[in-house]
Amino acid sequence: MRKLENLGWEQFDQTNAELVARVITVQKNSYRISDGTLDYIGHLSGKFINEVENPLDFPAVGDWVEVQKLVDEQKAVIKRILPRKSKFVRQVAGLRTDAQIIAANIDTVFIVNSINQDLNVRRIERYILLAYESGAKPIIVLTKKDTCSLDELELALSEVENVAIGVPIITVSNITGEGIEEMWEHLLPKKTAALLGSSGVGKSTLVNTLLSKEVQLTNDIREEDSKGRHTTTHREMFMLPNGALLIDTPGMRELQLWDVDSSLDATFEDVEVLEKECRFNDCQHDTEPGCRVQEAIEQGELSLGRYRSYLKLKREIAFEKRKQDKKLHIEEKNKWKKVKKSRQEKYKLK
Ligand SMILES: Nc1nc2c(ncn2[C@@H]2O[C@H](COP(=O)(O)OP(=O)(O)OP(=O)(O)O)[C@@H](O)[C@H]2O)c(=O)[nH]1
Ligand SMILES: [Zn+2]
Repeated sequence: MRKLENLGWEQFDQTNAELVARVITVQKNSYRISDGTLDYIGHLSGKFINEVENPLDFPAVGDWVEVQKLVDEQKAVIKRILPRKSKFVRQVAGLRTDAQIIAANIDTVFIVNSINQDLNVRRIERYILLAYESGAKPIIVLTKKDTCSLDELELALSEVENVAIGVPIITVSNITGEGIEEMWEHLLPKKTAALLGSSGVGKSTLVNTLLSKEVQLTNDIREEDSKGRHTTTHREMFMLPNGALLIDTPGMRELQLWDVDSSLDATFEDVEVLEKECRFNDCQHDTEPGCRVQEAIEQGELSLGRYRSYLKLKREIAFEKRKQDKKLHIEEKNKWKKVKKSRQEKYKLK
């Protein structure tokens, strides 16, 4: 069982550890899973497929699953997902409100952004919000330090500090190696971290930088399929030389919010405090004279951009909630329609 523990396993469930594995890559209809000794191609059991409807209840990278192993074939049947300690969920763009799970059982979320014209503090705010909601600890990583001047770096840092209250910020360069040591402080053996951020910010390069010390140690998670062939699918979960687990995620073009109501306060603690300090109970914090929020904006304590972003996110969350309620309502209605129909059919048969 030592090996399973190397993947971060802590006995939190009655499940026999012999039957437990961790999801390291998600492909279309199959999963690559590991028990710390061997890799397996995992498929969902028929029962699983029949019973599970919610996309959030399907395995994600980092999930612990109960399996039936076919050791000789290096295949496994996934029977169920063990309870998740944390999960990072985003909403899938489109007409339907559907959530997608990016990674599960993560201890630390690295929110990766590059220091250049793409740096977007509004986006960082969203990531922090989602990180708090996920149950993992957020850390901000600003990459490509080598491409900017000292002034640019300082400007970027001060902008990010304004929105990332209480969140550690690390600036790194994959080229000079600057800042990488600081990342190691947050990468602990048997703990799981995930890299999140837009495409092109340097997530995969960071994985390579962190792996490069002793790449052979990552062989634990093997690059061959069941027949020993080399596979080209890219890994999502890596074991770093010090035994930390790191999940790389595909770049997200947009980040819509999903059920993050309770985390808004944590992310915008400064704004919440000002709103509470406002002496008017029913203040819209808009144009009322003597409003504390307006005062803070005028005096430069709170930036107008941040306050607008807060209001916008609040509206967006409320909108998503209504959309969800509507969806639930329609689903409920359809369910009853079905029940009614089947009753009618029964009646007709008699
Ligand atoms: N100058 C500089 N370039 C970097 C740094 N880190 C990454 N890059 C470059 O940025 C580009 C994108 O890096 P990736 O690691 O592929 O970005 P990613 O975040 O994994 O992107 P997706 O896989 O699309 O989500 C590559 O050309 C890297 O060489 C850095 O610290 N400095
Ligand atoms: Zn006010």
